[in-house]
Amino acid sequence: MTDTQIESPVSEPGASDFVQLLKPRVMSLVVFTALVGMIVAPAHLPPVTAFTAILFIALGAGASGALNMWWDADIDAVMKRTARRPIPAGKVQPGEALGFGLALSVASVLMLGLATNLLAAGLLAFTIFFYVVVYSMWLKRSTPQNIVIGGAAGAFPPMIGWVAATGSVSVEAWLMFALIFMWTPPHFWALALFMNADYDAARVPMLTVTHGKKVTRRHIIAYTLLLVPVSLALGFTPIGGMVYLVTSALLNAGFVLGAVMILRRDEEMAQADKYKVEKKVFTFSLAYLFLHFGALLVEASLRAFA
Ligand code: HEM
Ligand SMILES: CC(C)=CCC/C(C)=C/CC/C(C)=C/COP(=O)(O)OP(=O)(O)O
Repeated sequence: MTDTQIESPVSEPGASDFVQLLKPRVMSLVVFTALVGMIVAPAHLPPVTAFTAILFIALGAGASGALNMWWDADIDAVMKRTARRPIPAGKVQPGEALGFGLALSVASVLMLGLATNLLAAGLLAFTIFFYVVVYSMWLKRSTPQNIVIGGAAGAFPPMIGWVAATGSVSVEAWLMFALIFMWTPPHFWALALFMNADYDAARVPMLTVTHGKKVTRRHIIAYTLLLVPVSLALGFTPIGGMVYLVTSALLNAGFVLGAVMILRRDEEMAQADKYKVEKKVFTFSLAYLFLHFGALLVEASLRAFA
C-alpha cells in the first residue's frame, strides 16, 4: 500500500464502517455458496454446528475483505466506485482495518477448526491468504490475468462448506469450485467494460486497460463457452439432476447470448446506449451463479423428500 490521498480521520469510526470493511454484498453470495456446499454434501452437521460454521466462513470472507481494503486503500481512493469506502473516506484508519482484518481472520479460522475440522479451517486460511496475498498484494497490480487466477479465492467457499460437513474433498466439491472459477472472468470483465475509466485512473492492469475492450469482449465469450460444460457437468453428479440440468441449460443459453451480444458490439455502440448490454450481462452473471446454487438446493430437497 502507498500513502496517497487517504484523508485523515474526520470522526470516530462507527459500527457501520466496520461492517462496510467486510464487503457485505459480495459476502452474501459467498455465504450462500458455502451454505449450499454444506447442505448438498452427503454428511450433515447438527444445525447449531452448521450455523456456527457458516458464521465463521462469513467472518473469514469479511476479514479478507477488510485486509483487501487496507492494502488497496490507495487504489480505492482513486476509483469513483470505491472512493467512499471507510479508509479512503477517512472514517477508519489503515491500522485499525489491518488489526480488525487480522484478528477476525485468526478468530474465524480457529473457530471453524474447533466447530468442524482441521481441513475446513486450513481451506479457509488458504482462501484468505489467496485473496489477500496472492490476488490483492501480488497479481492485482502486476498482470491482466489477476482475476482469472485470483478468482480461485471466491471459488473455495462451497468447497469449505462441503469439507466442513464431510471432512474431505470430492469431485462434486471440485466441480462447484470450477463453476465459480470459470464464472468469475465473464462476471468481472462485463463490469470492467463500463468501469474501465476507474481502473485506468488507478493504473490497475485489468484486461480492459492492458489489452483494450475489443480483446476483453473476445475473452468474455471464450470463458463463457468454457463455463457451459463445467456448469452442466455438475448436473451428472450425485448432487445434480433434472432440475439442475434444465436450470443450467437455460442460464447458459442466456449467458452465451449475452456474451455474443457483447462480442458484436463496439465501443461506439456501447457508449451510445451507456453500456446497457454490458450492465445487463453483469447483473445476469449474479443471477446465473445464485440460481445454479439454488438449483442444487432444490435437488437436495427433492432427494430428502424422495
Ligand atoms: C477476482 C474475482 C472477482 C472480481 C475482481 C470481482 C469484482 C467485482 C466488482 C468490482 C464488483 C462491483 C462491486 C461494487 O459495485 O461495489 C462485483 C460485484 C459483485 N460480485 Fe464480484 N468479483 C469477483 C469474484 C466474485 C465472486 C467469486 C463472487 C461470489 C461468489 C462475487 C460476487 C459478487 C456480488 C454478489 C456482487 C454484487 C455486489 C453488489 O450488489 O454490489 N464476485 N464483483
Ligand atoms: C471464504 C473467503 C475468505 C472468501 C473470500 C474470497 C472472495 C469473496 C473473493 C472474491 C474476490 C473479489 C470479490 C474480488 C473483488 O476484487 P477486488 O478486491 O479487486 O474488488 P474491489 O475493487 O471492489 O476492491
